[in-house]
Amino acid sequence: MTDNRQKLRQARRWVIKIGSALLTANGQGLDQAAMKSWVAQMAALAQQGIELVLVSSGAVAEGMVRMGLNGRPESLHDLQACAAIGQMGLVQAYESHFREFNCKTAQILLTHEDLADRQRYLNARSTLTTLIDWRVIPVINENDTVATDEIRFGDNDTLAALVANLVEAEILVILTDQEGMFDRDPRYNADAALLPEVRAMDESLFAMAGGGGALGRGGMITKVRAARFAARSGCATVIASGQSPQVLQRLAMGESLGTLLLPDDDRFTARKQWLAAHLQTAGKVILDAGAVKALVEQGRSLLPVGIKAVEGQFGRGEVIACMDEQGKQIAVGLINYSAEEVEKIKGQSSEQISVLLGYMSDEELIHRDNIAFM
Ligand SMILES: Nc1ncnc2c1ncn2[C@@H]1O[C@H](COP(=O)(O)OP(=O)(O)O)[C@@H](O)[C@H]1O
Ligand SMILES: N[C@@H](CCC(=O)OP(=O)(O)O)C(=O)O
Repeated sequence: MTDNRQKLRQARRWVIKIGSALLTANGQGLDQAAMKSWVAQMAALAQQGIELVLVSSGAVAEGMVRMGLNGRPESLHDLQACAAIGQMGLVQAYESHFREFNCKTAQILLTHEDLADRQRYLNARSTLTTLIDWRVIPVINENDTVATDEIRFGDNDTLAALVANLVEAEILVILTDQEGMFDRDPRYNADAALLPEVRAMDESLFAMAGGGGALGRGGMITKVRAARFAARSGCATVIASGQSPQVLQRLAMGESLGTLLLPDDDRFTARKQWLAAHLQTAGKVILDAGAVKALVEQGRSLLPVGIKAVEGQFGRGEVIACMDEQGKQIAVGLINYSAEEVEKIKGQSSEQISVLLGYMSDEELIHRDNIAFM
């Protein structure tokens, strides 16, 4: 076992993506036996304390079967209608399979726009982290009904990577119909060789990655792109075959299955770099000495009680500067409340947030995961 595979054994938060090509048994409708096997494996992982988020395709393919269509519809509206029909079968199948293992599930439909908008990004993140904390397994797909041509992910590989960033997963597992990524498309090259471990940021991967099959959409190109996205938050990606017996269990044991695409930076460095890149902050909060100490020395979240003053206009989800009372900038962070709201709750305990604002979205102003020090 390589050191990097060994590291996967310690990964606590996983995003697992299952593609259409795999789920729908060559266009014959949902492959219930295969779904049951993945669900059994996921239930066992959850039992071991691994936090899971599932991104599953298959809505369009299942909708096509339900409507008796032989080929993927051309028109956007027909595709959207098929997705709406098929999504019912998809979540129903997951719900009933997971229920057999006493696992609760939740359906989340997302668009690219949802994650590009900071407010909605934070809302999606809060919902997902709440579900994870409650040990409920979110089952995510693209919200095909409202997604139009330009804003469609078009493939769920990208969506899965964005979700991995959103929940700060340590590993993204992309299950597909091949053993992993090969140096050429194995569908057309019998002597293609499997790549066991690569750097996600290696540009030469694009030349080796081809497009997808009839049911799947993106092929290997979107999987490489997804691994690069995931790497931005320090998340490693594994591309493996969903048909390999006990694939998830074996990956969790550190077995060298499929292709491991490694990030260049670990998750904390990546997150810090992302936040630190936001040199243009939307405003400032001035912290008292106790809050500075809690953040810097104890790695805590920033609470309203530690705020002395607010400067500038900012909205929920913007990056702001955290200053000490001497005017020195100590950190930047993604704030959960607007400047107006912080003005009302500054110096108060978190219990007062709902009293003063009439609602409470988060008990901390800036979560410790969203703080980068200077
Ligand atoms: N270098 C490569 N290695 C492995 N598979 C590749 C490669 N290039 C292209 N592919 C194709 O990608 C397909 C998987 O992607 P896709 O059809 O989109 O499935 P999914 O629905 O799982 O996303 C494989 O069946 C394979 O033919
Ligand atoms: N969201 C849609 C399409 C997603 C899609 O085709 O993705 P994939 O098969 O993973 O490349 C669906 O559920 O059918």
